[in-house]
Amino acid sequence: MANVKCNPDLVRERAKCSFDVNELIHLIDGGENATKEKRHFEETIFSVKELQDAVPEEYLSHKDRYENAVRKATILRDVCREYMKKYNYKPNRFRVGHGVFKDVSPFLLHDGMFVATIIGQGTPEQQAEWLPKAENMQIIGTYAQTELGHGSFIRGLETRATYDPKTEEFILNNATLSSFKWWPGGLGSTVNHCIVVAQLFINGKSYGIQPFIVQIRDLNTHKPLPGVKVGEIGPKMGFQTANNGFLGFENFRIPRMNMLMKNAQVLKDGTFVKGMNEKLTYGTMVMVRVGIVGDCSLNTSLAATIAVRYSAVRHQSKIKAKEPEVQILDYVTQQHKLFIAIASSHVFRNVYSWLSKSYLNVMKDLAQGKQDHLPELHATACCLKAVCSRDAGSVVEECRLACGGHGYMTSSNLPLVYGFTIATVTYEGEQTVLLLQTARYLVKAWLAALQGKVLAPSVSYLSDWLKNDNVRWQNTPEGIVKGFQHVAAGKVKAAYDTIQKYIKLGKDYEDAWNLASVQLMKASEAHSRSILCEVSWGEVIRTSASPNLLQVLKQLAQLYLVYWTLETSGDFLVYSNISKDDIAILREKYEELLAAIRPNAVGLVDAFDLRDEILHSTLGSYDGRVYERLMEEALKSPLNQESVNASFHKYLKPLMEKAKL
Ligand SMILES: CCCCCCCC/C=C\CCCCCCCCC/C=C/C(=O)SCCNC(=O)CCNC(=O)[C@H](O)C(C)(C)COP(=O)(O)OP(=O)(O)OC[C@H]1O[C@@H](n2cnc3c(N)ncnc32)[C@H](O)[C@@H]1OP(=O)(O)O
Ligand SMILES: Cc1cc2nc3c(=O)[nH]c(=O)nc-3n(C[C@H](O)[C@H](O)[C@H](O)COP(=O)(O)OP(=O)(O)OC[C@H]3O[C@@H](n4cnc5c(N)ncnc54)[C@H](O)[C@@H]3O)c2cc1C
Repeated sequence: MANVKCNPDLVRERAKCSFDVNELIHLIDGGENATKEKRHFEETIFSVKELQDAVPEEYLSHKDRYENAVRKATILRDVCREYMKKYNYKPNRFRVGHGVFKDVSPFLLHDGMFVATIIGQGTPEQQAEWLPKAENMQIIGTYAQTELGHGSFIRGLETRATYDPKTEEFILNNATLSSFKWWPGGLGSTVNHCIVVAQLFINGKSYGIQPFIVQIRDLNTHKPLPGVKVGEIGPKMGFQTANNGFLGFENFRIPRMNMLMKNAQVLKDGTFVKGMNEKLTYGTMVMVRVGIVGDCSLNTSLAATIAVRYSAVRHQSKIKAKEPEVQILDYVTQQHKLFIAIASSHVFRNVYSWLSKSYLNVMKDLAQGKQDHLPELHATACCLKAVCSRDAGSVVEECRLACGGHGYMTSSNLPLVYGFTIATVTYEGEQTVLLLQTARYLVKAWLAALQGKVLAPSVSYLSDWLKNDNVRWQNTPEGIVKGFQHVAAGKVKAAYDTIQKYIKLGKDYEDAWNLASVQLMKASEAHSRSILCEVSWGEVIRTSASPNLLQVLKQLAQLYLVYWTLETSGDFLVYSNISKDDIAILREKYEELLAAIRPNAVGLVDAFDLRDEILHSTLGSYDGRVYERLMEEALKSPLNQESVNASFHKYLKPLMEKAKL
């Protein structure tokens, strides 16, 4: 990238960067070698001509766009397979995926959930049967759980799998419209297999939801098998190339061994054997929620790179009347909009790495029959997924708005990035629903704290706060982290007290819960924010980096702490010992941090190391040729391929002629 002829503003910005951009790239990637490998892989992918689109995707019809995505997905699969064989390298498909598809791959659910569910829910024999076929794409699958009538409340799913001991088969049925599967990615026209989550019935008795692996299309003709009704759900806000679909069964039989039986089992005679914990059936969702936190980091870095580079190139208006128009990045309001995006991406990355480790530890424990830390993992993954996805959506939209009119252009890529980022707020557990799951855990933890019990690490601050809620406020990062814990503890207590108040007024627990649920949701958000602050600050101070880089990383981490303290200052005034004077000091600190980060803004987004092919943006490319690219892309419009469009002769001319009469 270094030899590209760049916009002079960007050249100047890069020259004033106070830290070594390569050092930060290596830190993000996990070492210099990892960067080399990543770049070599990306270079390989983006030099494949067939993966490059001659015409921007947006001009294609819905059908052509899908077909083009499948074409590219198959080529990408082949190239990756060869690459992995040759270099023994496991690439991050998500980064290049954005480059190749702009939106998402029709194989997203195959990689993200189908294979993962076979691994997580299948017995060793079942894995031996299906995993090799799924991994080498002999079969292509998705994860079909959500139905027209139920997505959040999965105990309410209606798809039935009724066991027939005579034939040792399950009979799948979707008797109502609301029971039809609706949403699974790739289901529309791509996959031939599904993980179907259905209600198990044996001898008329319900045994809850279980995962089944089901072939739905013929492997040669791709026609739906008899008894299967399947199709695509149509255009959406984003995810256009994900090929989301619907599915229903009519007396469709599958062998007994197609129920994934790592947890619960159905024996030949129809005996149901309970698993260690019925919630382990939800395991794939927990894994993906963890992954989404990492995805939020990537999505935020895409938007931040585009908006910061554009803001360095774009000049508009003046700060001082007699001086030239300034780079819009010099407006402190612009820095306020954008630097939190850079900081959030780092926070999400650090927290993702921390959460992934917890996830892997819990998986190890479960393999040994220990499930003590599962509730904590579930509660933490739920609230972090909810808050990070919501933040990422807001940050991406703020970046888009920060690019003014040009941010509204599809060619900026910000609308597309927003489309797939905001989807993460809903899928894999709608945000409020997940926050309320965490609230269940917090309320239990609060009760345990009141009883003087020892709490799990992520909630131990509740006991600390009970012992001493009167800690003096300190305007230091550690003091702010403590402050976030105080806010969270105060909100958990208030929500808990509200439930108790309603119970005393004669409400039963469920109604009291519902009445207190806004407070419960906010308590859960505050808990999540306190984890984000504590973990990210902790990770930064433990980072080994050169003094210059460490200084910048600390500035970003502090910016995140101060930004969110100021954003939620009302809560701090209510639940911590912060004073108005402390808030004034923090405002000043925030302005200092914006000024300190300003000279490094371009260097910081360069360090996300997102190639132009991944950014896909007229506004965000490395060379900053913004206006040239906007014009080049506009000229690709089919309407610009003819000097006069047929509609002139057909409609406009007759209209004008009629007007003359
Ligand atoms: C540096 C950058 C790096 C970038 C790296 C990028 C890395 C990216 C990596 C991976 C990304 C992965 C992306 C993959 C692509 C994914 C595309 C996804 C497309 C979308 C797919 C989908 O949406 S699939 C469908 C998802 N559906 C849901 O999520 C449904 C949500 N609903 C539920 O989960 C449940 O209904 C709910 C939990 C809300 C309630 O369940 P219920 O059985 O009713 O339980 P409840 O009575 O409320 O509680 C009882 C009890 O059970 C506990 N519990 C609930 N769930 C769990 C669980 N999963 N584990 C453990 N325990 C659980 C709950 O806490 C209760 O406990 P108690 O309070 O009673 O003690
Ligand atoms: C882009 C995209 C891709 C998807 N891909 C897949 C896929 O591959 N496979 C799959 O199975 N599914 C998929 N889904 C479905 C997704 O998992 C669900 O849409 C999601 O879990 C939310 O469920 P819902 O649509 O039923 O929302 P609802 O539950 O109907 O939510 C509507 C409103 O009701 C509120 N609400 C619901 N329950 C409660 C409660 N208990 N307390 C308080 N408020 C509540 C919510 O907060 C929300 O405000 C996808 C969805 C999207 C958008």
